[in-house]
Amino acid sequence: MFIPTLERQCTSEQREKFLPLCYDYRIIGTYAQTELGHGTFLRGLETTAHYDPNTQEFILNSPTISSIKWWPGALGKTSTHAVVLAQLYTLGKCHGIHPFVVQLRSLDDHKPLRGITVGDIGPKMGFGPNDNGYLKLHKHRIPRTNMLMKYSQVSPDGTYTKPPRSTLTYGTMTFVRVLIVHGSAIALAKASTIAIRYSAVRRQSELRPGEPEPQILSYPTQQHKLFPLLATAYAFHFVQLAMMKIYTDVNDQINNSNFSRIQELHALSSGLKAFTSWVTNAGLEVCRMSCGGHGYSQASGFPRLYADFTPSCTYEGENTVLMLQSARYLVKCVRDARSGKTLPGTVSYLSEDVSAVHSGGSSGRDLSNLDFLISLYKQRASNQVHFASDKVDRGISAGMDLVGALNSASVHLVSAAKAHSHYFIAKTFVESLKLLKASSELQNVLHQLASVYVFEGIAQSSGDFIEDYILSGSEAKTIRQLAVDLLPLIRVNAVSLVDAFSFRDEVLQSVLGRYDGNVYENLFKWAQNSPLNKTDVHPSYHKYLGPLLKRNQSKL
Ligand SMILES: CCCCCCCC/C=C\CCCCCCCCCCCC(=O)SCCNC(=O)CCNC(=O)[C@H](O)C(C)(C)COP(=O)(O)OP(=O)(O)OC[C@H]1O[C@@H](n2cnc3c(N)ncnc32)[C@H](O)[C@@H]1OP(=O)(O)O
Ligand SMILES: Cc1cc2nc3c(=O)[nH]c(=O)nc-3n(C[C@H](O)[C@H](O)[C@H](O)COP(=O)(O)OP(=O)(O)OC[C@H]3O[C@@H](n4cnc5c(N)ncnc54)[C@H](O)[C@@H]3O)c2cc1C
Repeated sequence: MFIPTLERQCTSEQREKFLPLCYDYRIIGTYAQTELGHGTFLRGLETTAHYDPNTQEFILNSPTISSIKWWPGALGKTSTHAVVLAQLYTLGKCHGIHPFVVQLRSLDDHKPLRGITVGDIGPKMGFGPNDNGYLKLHKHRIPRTNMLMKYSQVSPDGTYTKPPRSTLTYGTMTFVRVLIVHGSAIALAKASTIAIRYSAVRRQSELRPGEPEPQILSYPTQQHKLFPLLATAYAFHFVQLAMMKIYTDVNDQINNSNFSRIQELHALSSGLKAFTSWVTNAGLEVCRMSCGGHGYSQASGFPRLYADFTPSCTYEGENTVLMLQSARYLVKCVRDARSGKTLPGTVSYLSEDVSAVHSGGSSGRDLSNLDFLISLYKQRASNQVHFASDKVDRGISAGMDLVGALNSASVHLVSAAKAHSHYFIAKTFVESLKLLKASSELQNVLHQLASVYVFEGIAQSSGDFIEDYILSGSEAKTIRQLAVDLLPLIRVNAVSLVDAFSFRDEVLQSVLGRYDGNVYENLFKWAQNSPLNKTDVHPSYHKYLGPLLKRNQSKL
């Protein structure tokens, strides 16, 4: 995050000064924003940067215990520099959060500089090799030119020039949220690869006396666990491509001082980051548990995959908070639509009158038609957004201010943002396949995946569709059965569909997911290499177990 921030927030002179040092690994940096007391509420960050016009320097300080920077990756022992987000003060006035480049350690002996107290925050659930750290600043001085001044400036005499948009400072977070959508796709693809390959190798139970034990991948329940997740990994692959395209387009506009889509990008990236990481996080556990006992072994790769992925739901914007950010924008769009404004592409459906399109229960509707079902996802999203928006309006009519009304409706707002994200993902998956240049055989297989994703998505949220009369109960049951009917068809290509992700064994890091399927021999080999097996009799025997056993044997 250090380099993307410099690339986005530096003036051209600052780029020339800092970026070559980064690209040549002459300096290593981190993004120091979160503090002990604040991670979400950025306007509440307490680190200060006071401008001293006499020396043309900023004095950075951690005024309270809660202001100590806490969590930044590689801050503890590795980074020589940091982008520090601090409250800017100049000429006696506070101008809010701004980014500053701060050198933390000497480039000669790597020791912390004067005024810098830095270290590792201690062991975590995962990311063991990453020295997430703390940083306490004590009246540490940096040159005026170390404030990243692309969007806002402080002149030598201390005069402040404000940015065209205060939220441009948040640009790196948006970029990383877009990356996390990609990270979700990759993590779920890895977990699906491990679980499906292992399920093709593992044989268990005797369905009928004398019959060979079947591959567990042949059990409908195993298929029902894994194939919707496999389809989700493909869905997330296509949605991260679409998200990155939108990000790149909007970022190009921002670089040309066109900020018209910055809110739409923030809302979409927030919703997709939260939705994909939540679904992936839960999916990793389903994949692990589908592998039985061996799934719980470090040899499976699942413990590390889960421990390293699960913070994706927290960092770069805690998921609930980001869903609320997305919903806040959707409510704003409903109002804009009601006042006749044209809505941007990803939310234009909110100005359509979808309620008249479908009414649940009418017979003869083709429930296997994906285009039709995507229109139901659209109706569900529109209904949820309008319902939540109406809640906000009623709160305001009851005398609440906007913040109070938004907070009071926040449970429904999160549901609305989830439905909006789900619609975007399902629609993108189906539309991406239409544009794909592929053989009819491949199109058929991918259509099966898109179908099971769409069907299962409705089945798992059928309450939403039934409550709003989008589907009747019997139609929801039919769609649930359509998903189950597809499972044996997907079974035929399941291993090929995970092989298509092309994870090398060295990357997958899983004995269960080995490409050659040679699991048992390699599990035994892996176990024999376990540190506890360096000696037949562990040294602890002589200290504890031996004396205990001997003492008790003498009593026999
Ligand atoms: C380089 C090539 C790579 C190749 C690809 C590699 C493949 C990828 C595979 C794997 C990658 C895995 C992922 C990468 C690794 C990830 C490591 C990350 C480590 C973690 C780093 C961090 O955690 S950094 C710290 C993150 N912290 C946060 O996110 C803080 C969250 N909080 C906030 O953003 C804000 O506090 C808030 C938005 C929640 C609240 O802000 P505020 O209090 O001001 O409230 P408002 O709601 O009133 O907001 C005011 C106004 O601002 C708008 N806004 C807010 N944020 C943004 C934004 N980001 N952009 C635009 N606009 C924003 C908001 O909508 C409001 O607007 P209104 O018009 O007033 O409504
Ligand atoms: C592995 C890891 C790496 C990290 N790397 C970095 C890094 O490199 N740089 C950096 O600056 N930070 C980093 N962070 C910090 C991370 O960005 C924050 O932890 C994250 O933004 C969440 O903020 P928080 O911890 O204050 O959670 P909180 O905001 O305190 O969340 C706690 C609970 O409060 C709820 N909540 C908070 N606000 C609201 C609200 N307005 N409405 C409703 N509910 C709310 C949340 O939903 C959540 O359930 C990292 C964190 C982790 C775990």
